[in-house]
Amino acid sequence: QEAPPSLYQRLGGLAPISVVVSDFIEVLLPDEQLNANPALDAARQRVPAPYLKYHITAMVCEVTGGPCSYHGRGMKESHAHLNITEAEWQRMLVLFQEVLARHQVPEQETRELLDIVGSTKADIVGTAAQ
Ligand code: HEM
Repeated sequence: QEAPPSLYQRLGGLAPISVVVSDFIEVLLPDEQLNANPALDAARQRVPAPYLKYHITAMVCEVTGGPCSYHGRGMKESHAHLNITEAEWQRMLVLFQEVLARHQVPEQETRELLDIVGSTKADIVGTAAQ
């Protein structure tokens, strides 16, 4: 009996995943609502977009069952200084879903990706040092 296809396989593998991640970063970094947060505005000017695309592609590839390993920092460590709010998180989700829709990612796969992203929220939102 064959194993059911992984999310990685259903998304079409590394090529389409890397394109979706790239497009997502391209809309995330210049977003005015997010850049009203001075910590985010500073970070996007300091951190190279290709670096973020590389790490996030590797992470998505790994957690969806693909042949990659993520070697970046933890989510808490890499986002705490950004002071990301609930409203900014919601904005990110809107941008993410727009990119998935533009690439015609089906409903089931969209749901699974949103669950994966959602599982990181507690480490990313409201984790700034008091
Ligand atoms: C509102 C939501 C988010 C915003 C605005 C955001 C923004 C950023 C920024 C600006 C950086 C660079 C920080 C620095 O090096 O100073 C970063 C790093 C990173 N983010 Fe996010 N992020 C968000 C959510 C997420 C989510 C949901 C994931 C994955 C599921 C993710 C994965 C990563 C990774 C892998 C890195 C690189 C870690 C490293 O440097 O080793 N981010 N993010």
